[in-house]
Amino acid sequence: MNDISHSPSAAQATATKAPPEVPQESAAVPKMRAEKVCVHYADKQALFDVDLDVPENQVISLIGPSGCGKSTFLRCLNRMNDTIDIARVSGHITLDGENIYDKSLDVVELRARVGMVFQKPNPFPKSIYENVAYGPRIHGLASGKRELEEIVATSLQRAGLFNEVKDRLDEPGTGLSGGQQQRLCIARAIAVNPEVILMDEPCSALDPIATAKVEELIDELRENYTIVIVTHSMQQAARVSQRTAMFHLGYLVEEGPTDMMFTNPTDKRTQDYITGRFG
Ligand SMILES: Nc1ncnc2c1ncn2[C@@H]1O[C@H](COP(=O)(O)OP(=O)(O)OP(=O)(O)O)[C@@H](O)[C@H]1O
Repeated sequence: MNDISHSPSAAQATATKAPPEVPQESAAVPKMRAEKVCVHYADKQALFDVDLDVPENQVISLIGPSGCGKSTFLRCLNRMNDTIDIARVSGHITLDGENIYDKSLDVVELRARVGMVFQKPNPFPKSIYENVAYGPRIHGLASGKRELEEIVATSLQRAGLFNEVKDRLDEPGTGLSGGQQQRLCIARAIAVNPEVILMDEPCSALDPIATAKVEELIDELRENYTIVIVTHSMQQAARVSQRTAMFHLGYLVEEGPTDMMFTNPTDKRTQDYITGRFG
Protein backbone atom coordinates (compact mmCIF):
# COMPACT_ATOMS: atom_id res chain seq x y z
CA MET A 1 0.00 0.00 0.00
CA ASN A 2 1.49 3.34 -1.01
CA ASP A 3 1.26 6.49 0.99
CA ILE A 4 0.25 9.19 -1.38
CA SER A 5 0.78 12.90 -0.83
CA HIS A 6 -2.51 14.71 -1.07
CA SER A 7 -3.90 18.20 -1.31
CA PRO A 8 -4.82 20.13 1.87
CA SER A 9 -7.87 18.69 3.58
CA ALA A 10 -11.24 20.38 3.71
CA ALA A 11 -10.55 21.09 7.38
CA GLN A 12 -7.38 22.97 6.50
CA ALA A 13 -9.15 24.82 3.70
CA THR A 14 -11.91 25.91 6.10
CA ALA A 15 -9.33 26.92 8.68
CA THR A 16 -7.68 29.24 6.15
CA LYS A 17 -10.96 31.03 5.55
CA ALA A 18 -11.84 31.55 9.24
CA PRO A 19 -11.44 35.12 10.53
CA PRO A 20 -8.23 35.26 12.59
CA GLU A 21 -9.86 36.61 15.75
CA VAL A 22 -12.35 33.73 16.00
CA PRO A 23 -10.89 30.77 17.90
CA GLN A 24 -10.79 27.92 15.42
CA GLU A 25 -12.93 25.00 16.34
CA SER A 26 -11.17 21.77 15.58
CA ALA A 27 -12.93 20.24 12.59
CA ALA A 28 -14.46 16.84 13.27
CA VAL A 29 -11.67 14.37 12.63
CA PRO A 30 -12.99 11.35 10.78
CA LYS A 31 -12.71 8.01 12.52
CA MET A 32 -11.42 6.56 9.26
CA ARG A 33 -10.18 8.28 6.14
CA ALA A 34 -9.62 6.72 2.73
CA GLU A 35 -7.53 8.55 0.17
CA LYS A 36 -6.96 7.58 -3.45
CA VAL A 37 -7.88 3.97 -2.77
CA CYS A 38 -7.61 1.68 -5.78
CA VAL A 39 -8.22 -2.06 -5.81
CA HIS A 40 -7.30 -4.51 -8.55
CA TYR A 41 -8.36 -8.14 -8.74
CA ALA A 42 -5.53 -9.50 -10.90
CA ASP A 43 -5.67 -7.25 -14.01
CA LYS A 44 -9.16 -5.95 -13.40
CA GLN A 45 -9.52 -2.67 -11.54
CA ALA A 46 -12.51 -2.66 -9.18
CA LEU A 47 -11.99 0.67 -7.37
CA PHE A 48 -10.61 3.93 -8.73
CA ASP A 49 -9.11 6.64 -6.48
CA VAL A 50 -11.76 6.52 -3.78
CA ASP A 51 -11.56 9.33 -1.21
CA LEU A 52 -13.99 8.93 1.66
CA ASP A 53 -14.19 10.01 5.29
CA VAL A 54 -15.99 7.82 7.82
CA PRO A 55 -17.29 10.09 10.60
CA GLU A 56 -17.17 8.90 14.19
CA ASN A 57 -20.35 7.66 15.92
CA GLN A 58 -22.40 7.89 12.78
CA VAL A 59 -23.74 5.37 10.32
CA ILE A 60 -22.60 5.76 6.73
CA SER A 61 -24.30 3.72 3.99
CA LEU A 62 -22.53 2.61 0.85
CA ILE A 63 -24.99 2.32 -2.03
CA GLY A 64 -24.81 1.70 -5.76
CA PRO A 65 -25.63 -0.90 -8.39
CA SER A 66 -24.39 -4.46 -8.18
CA GLY A 67 -20.67 -4.83 -8.88
CA CYS A 68 -19.84 -1.14 -8.32
CA GLY A 69 -17.31 -1.94 -5.60
CA LYS A 70 -19.16 -1.37 -2.32
CA SER A 71 -18.07 -4.62 -0.68
CA THR A 72 -14.56 -4.26 -2.09
CA PHE A 73 -14.30 -0.84 -0.45
CA LEU A 74 -15.77 -2.11 2.83
CA ARG A 75 -13.19 -4.91 2.92
CA CYS A 76 -10.38 -2.36 2.48
CA LEU A 77 -11.33 -0.83 5.84
CA ASN A 78 -10.22 -3.85 7.88
CA ARG A 79 -7.89 -5.39 5.33
CA MET A 80 -10.17 -8.30 4.56
CA ASN A 81 -8.99 -7.98 0.93
CA ASP A 82 -5.62 -9.26 2.22
CA THR A 83 -7.30 -12.67 2.35
CA ILE A 84 -8.00 -12.61 -1.41
CA ASP A 85 -4.82 -13.68 -3.24
CA ILE A 86 -5.45 -11.73 -6.43
CA ALA A 87 -6.53 -8.51 -4.68
CA ARG A 88 -4.12 -5.58 -4.68
CA VAL A 89 -4.91 -2.43 -2.72
CA SER A 90 -3.19 0.94 -3.10
CA GLY A 91 -3.81 4.35 -1.60
CA HIS A 92 -3.97 5.38 2.01
CA ILE A 93 -6.44 4.44 4.77
CA THR A 94 -6.22 5.62 8.35
CA LEU A 95 -7.96 4.73 11.59
CA ASP A 96 -7.65 7.58 14.09
CA GLY A 97 -4.94 8.98 11.84
CA GLU A 98 -2.90 5.76 11.85
CA ASN A 99 -2.11 4.04 8.53
CA ILE A 100 -3.88 0.67 8.70
CA TYR A 101 -1.68 -0.73 5.92
CA ASP A 102 1.50 0.01 7.84
CA LYS A 103 3.76 -3.04 7.79
CA SER A 104 4.17 -2.96 11.57
CA LEU A 105 0.41 -3.03 12.18
CA ASP A 106 -1.07 -6.20 13.67
CA VAL A 107 -3.93 -7.19 11.35
CA VAL A 108 -5.63 -9.34 14.00
CA GLU A 109 -5.68 -6.33 16.29
CA LEU A 110 -7.01 -4.15 13.46
CA ARG A 111 -9.88 -6.57 12.80
CA ALA A 112 -10.79 -6.45 16.48
CA ARG A 113 -10.91 -2.63 16.29
CA VAL A 114 -12.75 -2.72 12.97
CA GLY A 115 -15.16 -5.64 13.24
CA MET A 116 -17.29 -7.10 10.49
CA VAL A 117 -20.78 -8.52 10.13
CA PHE A 118 -21.47 -10.41 6.92
CA GLN A 119 -24.44 -10.77 4.62
CA LYS A 120 -25.26 -14.26 5.72
CA PRO A 121 -25.29 -14.86 9.49
CA ASN A 122 -22.29 -17.10 10.11
CA PRO A 123 -22.22 -18.22 13.76
CA PHE A 124 -19.51 -20.71 14.67
CA PRO A 125 -20.78 -24.28 15.13
CA LYS A 126 -20.55 -23.78 18.89
CA SER A 127 -22.83 -22.72 21.71
CA ILE A 128 -24.37 -19.26 21.87
CA TYR A 129 -22.06 -18.49 24.81
CA GLU A 130 -18.93 -19.68 23.02
CA ASN A 131 -19.77 -17.67 19.90
CA VAL A 132 -19.52 -14.49 21.94
CA ALA A 133 -16.80 -15.61 24.39
CA TYR A 134 -14.35 -16.76 21.73
CA GLY A 135 -13.08 -13.31 20.64
CA PRO A 136 -12.56 -11.84 24.13
CA ARG A 137 -10.80 -15.05 25.16
CA ILE A 138 -8.29 -15.07 22.29
CA HIS A 139 -7.69 -11.33 22.69
CA GLY A 140 -7.19 -11.78 26.44
CA LEU A 141 -9.92 -9.28 27.31
CA ALA A 142 -11.20 -11.09 30.41
CA SER A 143 -9.16 -11.86 33.50
CA GLY A 144 -11.34 -14.75 34.58
CA LYS A 145 -14.54 -16.71 34.11
CA ARG A 146 -16.74 -14.16 35.85
CA GLU A 147 -15.45 -11.29 33.70
CA LEU A 148 -15.90 -13.33 30.54
CA GLU A 149 -19.49 -14.08 31.55
CA GLU A 150 -20.07 -10.38 32.03
CA ILE A 151 -18.66 -9.53 28.60
CA VAL A 152 -20.88 -12.19 27.01
CA ALA A 153 -23.99 -10.92 28.80
CA THR A 154 -23.27 -7.26 28.01
CA SER A 155 -22.55 -8.00 24.36
CA LEU A 156 -25.76 -10.01 24.01
CA GLN A 157 -27.67 -7.19 25.72
CA ARG A 158 -26.19 -4.57 23.41
CA ALA A 159 -27.11 -6.74 20.45
CA GLY A 160 -30.69 -6.91 21.76
CA LEU A 161 -30.56 -10.69 22.11
CA PHE A 162 -29.93 -11.39 25.77
CA ASN A 163 -33.54 -11.83 26.88
CA GLU A 164 -34.24 -14.25 24.06
CA VAL A 165 -31.27 -16.52 24.80
CA LYS A 166 -30.32 -16.07 28.47
CA ASP A 167 -31.79 -19.43 29.47
CA ARG A 168 -30.13 -21.41 26.69
CA LEU A 169 -26.62 -20.04 26.37
CA ASP A 170 -25.20 -23.54 25.98
CA GLU A 171 -27.38 -24.38 22.98
CA PRO A 172 -25.87 -24.16 19.48
CA GLY A 173 -25.80 -20.70 17.90
CA THR A 174 -26.81 -22.30 14.62
CA GLY A 175 -30.14 -23.33 16.20
CA LEU A 176 -31.33 -19.72 16.41
CA SER A 177 -33.55 -18.05 13.80
CA GLY A 178 -31.83 -16.15 11.00
CA GLY A 179 -32.47 -12.78 12.63
CA GLN A 180 -31.27 -14.04 16.01
CA GLN A 181 -28.17 -15.50 14.38
CA GLN A 182 -27.39 -12.13 12.81
CA ARG A 183 -27.78 -10.41 16.18
CA LEU A 184 -25.53 -13.12 17.66
CA CYS A 185 -22.92 -12.22 15.03
CA ILE A 186 -23.30 -8.57 16.00
CA ALA A 187 -22.84 -9.55 19.68
CA ARG A 188 -19.73 -11.49 18.66
CA ALA A 189 -18.35 -8.42 16.88
CA ILE A 190 -19.17 -6.16 19.84
CA ALA A 191 -17.58 -8.52 22.39
CA VAL A 192 -14.01 -7.56 21.39
CA ASN A 193 -14.65 -3.85 21.92
CA PRO A 194 -14.52 -2.66 18.33
CA GLU A 195 -14.47 1.01 17.44
CA VAL A 196 -15.87 0.54 13.95
CA ILE A 197 -18.35 -2.10 12.74
CA LEU A 198 -18.52 -2.91 9.05
CA MET A 199 -21.77 -4.48 7.88
CA ASP A 200 -22.09 -6.03 4.43
CA GLU A 201 -25.81 -6.18 3.62
CA PRO A 202 -26.55 -7.47 7.13
CA CYS A 203 -30.29 -7.79 6.54
CA SER A 204 -30.38 -9.29 3.08
CA ALA A 205 -31.08 -12.78 4.41
CA LEU A 206 -33.62 -11.62 7.00
CA ASP A 207 -37.40 -11.24 6.98
CA PRO A 208 -38.96 -7.79 7.51
CA ILE A 209 -39.43 -8.22 11.27
CA ALA A 210 -35.86 -9.40 11.85
CA THR A 211 -34.68 -6.60 9.54
CA ALA A 212 -36.54 -4.01 11.60
CA LYS A 213 -34.88 -5.33 14.78
CA VAL A 214 -31.41 -5.18 13.28
CA GLU A 215 -32.05 -1.67 11.92
CA GLU A 216 -33.21 -0.53 15.34
CA LEU A 217 -30.09 -2.04 16.81
CA ILE A 218 -27.84 -0.26 14.29
CA ASP A 219 -29.38 3.02 15.38
CA GLU A 220 -28.68 2.25 19.05
CA LEU A 221 -25.14 1.03 18.37
CA ARG A 222 -24.24 4.33 16.75
CA GLU A 223 -23.94 5.85 20.21
CA ASN A 224 -20.87 3.74 20.95
CA TYR A 225 -19.58 2.67 17.57
CA THR A 226 -18.89 3.99 14.10
CA ILE A 227 -20.79 1.96 11.51
CA VAL A 228 -20.28 1.47 7.78
CA ILE A 229 -23.05 -0.47 6.08
CA VAL A 230 -23.41 -1.75 2.52
CA THR A 231 -27.03 -1.92 1.50
CA HIS A 232 -29.11 -2.47 -1.61
CA SER A 233 -32.15 -0.98 0.06
CA MET A 234 -32.61 2.75 -0.39
CA GLN A 235 -35.22 2.65 2.39
CA GLN A 236 -32.73 1.02 4.71
CA ALA A 237 -30.03 3.59 3.91
CA ALA A 238 -32.57 6.34 4.57
CA ARG A 239 -33.71 4.75 7.84
CA VAL A 240 -30.36 3.93 9.43
CA SER A 241 -27.68 6.24 8.13
CA GLN A 242 -26.72 9.85 8.66
CA ARG A 243 -24.47 9.87 5.61
CA THR A 244 -24.59 8.03 2.31
CA ALA A 245 -21.91 7.35 -0.29
CA MET A 246 -22.89 6.40 -3.84
CA PHE A 247 -20.60 4.18 -5.91
CA HIS A 248 -20.79 3.47 -9.63
CA LEU A 249 -18.45 1.32 -11.75
CA GLY A 250 -15.71 1.47 -9.11
CA TYR A 251 -15.89 5.24 -8.60
CA LEU A 252 -17.25 7.12 -5.62
CA VAL A 253 -19.84 9.31 -7.32
CA GLU A 254 -20.75 11.49 -4.36
CA GLU A 255 -21.14 11.42 -0.59
CA GLY A 256 -23.18 13.56 1.74
CA PRO A 257 -25.90 13.73 4.38
CA THR A 258 -28.41 10.95 3.69
CA ASP A 259 -31.43 13.25 3.45
CA MET A 260 -29.65 15.41 0.90
CA MET A 261 -28.53 12.38 -1.11
CA PHE A 262 -32.11 11.13 -1.36
CA THR A 263 -33.83 14.45 -1.96
CA ASN A 264 -31.31 16.55 -3.81
CA PRO A 265 -28.35 14.54 -5.14
CA THR A 266 -25.88 16.51 -7.20
CA ASP A 267 -24.95 13.73 -9.61
CA LYS A 268 -27.30 12.37 -12.25
CA ARG A 269 -26.08 8.82 -11.62
CA THR A 270 -27.26 9.06 -8.01
CA GLN A 271 -30.56 10.50 -9.15
CA ASP A 272 -30.97 7.65 -11.65
CA TYR A 273 -30.05 5.01 -9.10
CA ILE A 274 -32.32 6.20 -6.32
CA THR A 275 -35.23 6.55 -8.72
CA GLY A 276 -34.69 2.99 -9.90
CA ARG A 277 -33.49 3.78 -13.43
CA PHE A 278 -30.62 1.34 -13.09
CA GLY A 279 -29.19 -1.12 -10.61
N1 LIG B 1 -12.77 -12.04 -5.00
C1 LIG B 1 -12.90 -11.42 -6.19
N2 LIG B 1 -12.19 -11.84 -7.25
C2 LIG B 1 -12.29 -11.23 -8.45
N3 LIG B 1 -13.10 -10.19 -8.70
C3 LIG B 1 -13.85 -9.74 -7.69
C4 LIG B 1 -13.78 -10.33 -6.38
N4 LIG B 1 -14.65 -9.68 -5.57
C5 LIG B 1 -15.23 -8.71 -6.33
N5 LIG B 1 -14.75 -8.76 -7.60
C6 LIG B 1 -15.14 -7.88 -8.71
O1 LIG B 1 -14.97 -6.53 -8.30
C7 LIG B 1 -16.05 -5.73 -8.73
C8 LIG B 1 -16.72 -5.09 -7.51
O2 LIG B 1 -17.34 -6.12 -6.75
P1 LIG B 1 -18.00 -5.86 -5.33
O3 LIG B 1 -18.45 -7.19 -4.82
O4 LIG B 1 -17.09 -5.06 -4.51
O5 LIG B 1 -19.24 -4.98 -5.75
P2 LIG B 1 -20.58 -4.66 -4.92
O6 LIG B 1 -20.94 -3.28 -5.28
O7 LIG B 1 -20.37 -4.97 -3.51
O8 LIG B 1 -21.57 -5.70 -5.60
P3 LIG B 1 -22.92 -6.37 -5.00
O9 LIG B 1 -23.82 -5.24 -4.68
O10 LIG B 1 -23.41 -7.21 -6.13
O11 LIG B 1 -22.49 -7.16 -3.80
C9 LIG B 1 -16.98 -6.63 -9.52
O12 LIG B 1 -16.66 -6.51 -10.88
C10 LIG B 1 -16.63 -8.01 -9.01
O13 LIG B 1 -16.83 -8.98 -10.01
